[in-house]
Amino acid sequence: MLCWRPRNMTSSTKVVLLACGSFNPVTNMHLRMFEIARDALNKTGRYQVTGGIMSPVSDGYKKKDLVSAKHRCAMLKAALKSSDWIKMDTWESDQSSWSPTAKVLRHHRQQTEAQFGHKPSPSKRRKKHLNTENTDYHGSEEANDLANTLEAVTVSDLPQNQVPLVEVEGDPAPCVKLLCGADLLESFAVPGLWQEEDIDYIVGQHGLVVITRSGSDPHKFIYESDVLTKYQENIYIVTEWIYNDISSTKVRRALRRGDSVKYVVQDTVIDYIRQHQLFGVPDNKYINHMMPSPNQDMSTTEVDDEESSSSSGEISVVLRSSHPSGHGASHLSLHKMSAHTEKQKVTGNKNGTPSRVPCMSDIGMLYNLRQTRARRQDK
Ligand SMILES: Nc1ncnc2c1ncn2[C@@H]1O[C@H](COP(=O)(O)OP(=O)(O)OP(=O)(O)O)[C@@H](O)[C@H]1O
Ligand SMILES: O=C(O)c1ccc[n+]([C@@H]2O[C@H](COP(=O)([O-])O)[C@@H](O)[C@H]2O)c1
Repeated sequence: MLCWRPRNMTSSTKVVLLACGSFNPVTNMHLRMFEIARDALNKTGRYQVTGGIMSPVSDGYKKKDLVSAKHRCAMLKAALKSSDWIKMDTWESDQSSWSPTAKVLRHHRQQTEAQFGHKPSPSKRRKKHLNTENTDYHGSEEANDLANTLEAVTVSDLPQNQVPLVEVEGDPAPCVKLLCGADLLESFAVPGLWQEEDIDYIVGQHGLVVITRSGSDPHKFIYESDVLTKYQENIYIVTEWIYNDISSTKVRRALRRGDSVKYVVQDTVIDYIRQHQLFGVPDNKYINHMMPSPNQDMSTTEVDDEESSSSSGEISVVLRSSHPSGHGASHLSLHKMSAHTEKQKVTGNKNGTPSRVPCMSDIGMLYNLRQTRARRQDK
């Protein structure tokens, strides 16, 4: 299914933007990406962005310093209180193992098509019923079941109460496009990181909206890649002129060093980090001496009672104590003992022996090193 509409067609193509990432923690730039992309696509007059989905990776990603999906999702949920059109979807983070991005895109395409209904033949045209207002619908058991069912049956086979109040014909489902920074696009060239058929599927069947990032040259990158050049009509590059190179790595570093991250991440996220003392925050004088912010609703904050652990090998022991700020009598303090020994995704090879598939950041470093060596040899 090709989503980009040829220039000579008049009505606009509806687009849902999907951003996959660690969001460890979610930064303002992750949220900005959606605003930048929506403006740029809507301005073309050819596309209408109707929704945004943020999909955090599961604990199975095992990237260095990755806090548990439970915390990353809670921070994302808190951050998204400031948006009326971007939603979090936990289908990917709920999986016990890491899911390739192509699989996540395919899942969301099925979900979106299920919401809008598969286009039936004219004789089978009819209305379907489902609560489209339910923003938690994506990823719900009901939605998953429906998506699976839709693979096997036509719309007319479905019970009346399963699907939305949407006119089946003439209202095509929005296309789901991958929204990413230019670094993610460039990681396509990292040997062994992405499956070739996945790149083909992602770019060929869905399309990319790429936000420029410091040090990247996505136009040159596409020119140098045969597969990306083949599908360049499906890649929409948005130049971000309000240059901002926030990254989660820099946020984590700042937190570790006791520096302020205010105005870099949402206040609600800072509140959560403080309450759960994530990212080495027990030592962060700045964050621990902050007054609780006015928007902080302690009664709704999720807290762990005794122990939480993630499949990434991280163990978080939670002890009850008063909040370090001294404000609010009975907050929980979290003393975290991190047992990270791994920086890499681990998968099995054909012999059943575990083999390592490094994460983007690790392999990116290796790749740069190789490139530098190759350049030296060329000289
Ligand atoms: N400042 C930025 N400009 C453009 N894209 C960004 C920016 N920060 C993150 N992204 C994009 O957001 C998506 C999610 O990325 P991810 O969660 O890995 O964020 P990150 O901040 O780069 O994380 P880390 O620093 O931990 O590697 C990716 O597509 C990434 O390219
Ligand atoms: O699908 C793949 O092969 C693939 C390979 C590398 C990275 N990704 C995805 O890219 C996203 C950003 O990764 P990272 O390492 O920068 O946090 C995250 O959602 C990963 O699942 C996906």
